Amino acid sequence: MSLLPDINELLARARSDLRMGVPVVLAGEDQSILAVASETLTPERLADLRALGQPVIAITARRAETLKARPYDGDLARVEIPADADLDWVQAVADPADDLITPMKGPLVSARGGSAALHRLAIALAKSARLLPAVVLVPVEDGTRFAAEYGLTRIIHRLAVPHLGERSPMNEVVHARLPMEASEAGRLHIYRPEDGGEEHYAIEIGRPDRSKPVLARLHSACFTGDVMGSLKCDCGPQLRGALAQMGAEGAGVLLYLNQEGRGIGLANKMRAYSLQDQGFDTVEANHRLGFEDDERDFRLGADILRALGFSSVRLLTNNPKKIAMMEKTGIAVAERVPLKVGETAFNRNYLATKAKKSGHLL
Ligand SMILES: Nc1nc2c(ncn2[C@@H]2O[C@H](COP(=O)(O)OP(=O)(O)OP(=O)(O)O)[C@@H](O)[C@H]2O)c(=O)[nH]1
Ligand SMILES: [Zn+2]
Repeated sequence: MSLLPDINELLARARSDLRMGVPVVLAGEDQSILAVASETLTPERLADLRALGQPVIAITARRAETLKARPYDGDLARVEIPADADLDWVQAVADPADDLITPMKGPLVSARGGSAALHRLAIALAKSARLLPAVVLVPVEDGTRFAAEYGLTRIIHRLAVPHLGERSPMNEVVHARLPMEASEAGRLHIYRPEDGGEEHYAIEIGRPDRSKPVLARLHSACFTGDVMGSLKCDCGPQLRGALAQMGAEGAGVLLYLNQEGRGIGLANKMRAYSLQDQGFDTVEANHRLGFEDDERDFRLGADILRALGFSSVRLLTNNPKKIAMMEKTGIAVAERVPLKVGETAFNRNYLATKAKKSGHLL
């Protein structure tokens, strides 16, 4: 029956629910769990979750490390929420903003034994909803009935898992001519994924020959740098530098990938900036928030290049991971073209950290 939402559509709905603070039912083989993102939890909903049983807060091993909670499940910890803990306690576990001012009173107790598969699914959903990766969960007796009774989205773990690490197919919605400062022969293509995720853009300059390596840039969205002229990173000058070089050569393709903040979203990136003001570097800040250094999937750039008819690039980058990923996904990198522009007094440490910890080439 095509009118029923399929698993990808249900996952998109679950992401929206989590962003609004609406509970989602996660169904495993032999148990169901109700999940609410910590960031959007309200005191009323916390009280109602408590009425159902003993809630836990699932956090990533990265966040657990800062909080000295035991990650018995490897990549995550299920931290028990004490009976007298209020919403502020839950949010202090999720959000490192006040770690230094009011360190968590521990020790935090992690659950062990049993399966953490549904907790892992909940964290993956929170990350893909660009929320803090911390979710409050409580088991429910009959998940199917519960979801139907309260009108909640129900996600079957077995159906969801194959879709989580995968990129959704992406389709071109439209393209149109876009004369730009860098080149009057610009053309903007809009790509829309089938899973309700963010759209990505390709800016084609001139009419690049599909049989030769094209001058290409995979640019990750940076609202602060690209639009506001932030001095904390080099994104704005890199964006304009790449377009200018393509304009000068008369041909190129720039992918503008909506992976703000290396894939954690703008709100989380601003949380990271706030931690950077407390003295942590760009990598440490991501870890304290519970994220990996880089949560992007560059394979989607390769997908778009292929859809545009390219199979080989001269890649404008200083990031060896982008090159490795291109080659792995079947786009040949004929040449790396360095892109060193825009160093300022404010971003010198940021660039040095990327070179030291993330392997960026100088
Ligand atoms: N989480 C986080 N993201 C940041 C920070 N500063 C910039 N970003 C994001 O980082 C992304 C740009 O990454 P870069 O490292 O400049 O570029 P790259 O793709 O890794 O490498 P190049 O191709 O060499 O530029 C954008 O999505 C920015 O929003 C930060 O301090 N924390
Ligand atoms: Zn930036």
